[in-house]
Amino acid sequence: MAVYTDVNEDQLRAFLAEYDVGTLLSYKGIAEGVENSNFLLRTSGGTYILTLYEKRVNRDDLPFFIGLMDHLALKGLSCPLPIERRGGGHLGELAGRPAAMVSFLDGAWLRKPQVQHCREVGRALAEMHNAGHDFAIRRKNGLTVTDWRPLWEGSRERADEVQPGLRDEIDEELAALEQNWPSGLPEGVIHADLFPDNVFFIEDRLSGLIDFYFACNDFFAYDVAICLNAWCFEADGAFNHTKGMALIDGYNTVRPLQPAEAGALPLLARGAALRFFLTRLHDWLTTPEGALVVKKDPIEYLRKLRFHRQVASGSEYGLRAKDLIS
Ligand SMILES: Nc1ncnc2c1ncn2[C@@H]1O[C@H](COP(=O)(O)OP(=O)(O)O)[C@@H](O)[C@H]1O
Ligand SMILES: N[C@@H](CCOP(=O)(O)O)C(=O)O
Repeated sequence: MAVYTDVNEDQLRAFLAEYDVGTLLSYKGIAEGVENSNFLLRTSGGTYILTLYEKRVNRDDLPFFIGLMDHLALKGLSCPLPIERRGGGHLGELAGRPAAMVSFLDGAWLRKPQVQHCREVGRALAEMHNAGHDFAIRRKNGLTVTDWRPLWEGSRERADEVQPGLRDEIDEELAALEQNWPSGLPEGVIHADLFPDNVFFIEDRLSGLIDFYFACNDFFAYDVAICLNAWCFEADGAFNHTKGMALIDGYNTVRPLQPAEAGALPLLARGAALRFFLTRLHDWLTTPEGALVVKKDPIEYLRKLRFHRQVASGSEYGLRAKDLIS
């Protein structure tokens, strides 16, 4: 679910009066998503998504998220365009929450992405990286290697309840990643959560990217690693080399990975798997039974992590020899 805060019609009409979007025709809560409350609005001016930012989103980060969507959309990337208020700015307040409206994107996310979709995602990711290069605001990644230990400390004592031996395995993994995490790779604005549910397609054509609420400044190749994890494993847990190759080829057509980035990919993919494992484990252990949110399985990401740990070379992800040699 993702309607944590209810909105009544009077509140909504008062909120909309601050925008040049016409009058309200209908609205309904959107069940998907986990972080914020989202509503689909129809007005005499068009169709919009209204988001009320919930507790896990830091208010100070909102100018970055909203400014970034505005920047990317104006650069021609297909992503939601924040709607400006009559008095300027994009952020308002509704039902006691910070709130903003963005344009509605057509399309739907794919439950079973195929090879050609992975290629499209790779290309769109690189386009986003290029388009973000002159975005003026910076945001540190709040879930990078230095943040994993405090997150782990919150779950560590109960980890063996989820799988026996997990505590020792993650202790070792975390120490290895902290010691070997790369530095000096090309960086810029990354999406940091470009999972299939955040990418829309119309038939086989990618129609847009959404959900920029984990976006931050970090290594571009880390974003590629997040996508390899999210797009290129099959339901049985096997890594699909053909999908990996397509995703990397699609990326390279727009922004060729440098050899240092390609060489770091196995480690970055391990780190990316650990990052999602840790947030899922935290939610798994803390979300009360009966809460209206779908808990995501941490073990899926533990399996991905184990796969990356035994990867000897980037060629196992589909990198070609020329990508790996400087
Ligand atoms: N601009 C948009 N156009 C169309 N649908 C959208 C748009 N933004 C969000 N949605 C819908 O709302 C759902 C939740 O949005 P998302 O940003 O992923 O929420 P959360 O940040 O809470 O995870 C999406 O799965 C999609 O169905
Ligand atoms: N993609 C993350 C969870 C974040 O969910 P989103 O709805 O904000 O994309 C995961 O799969 O763990």
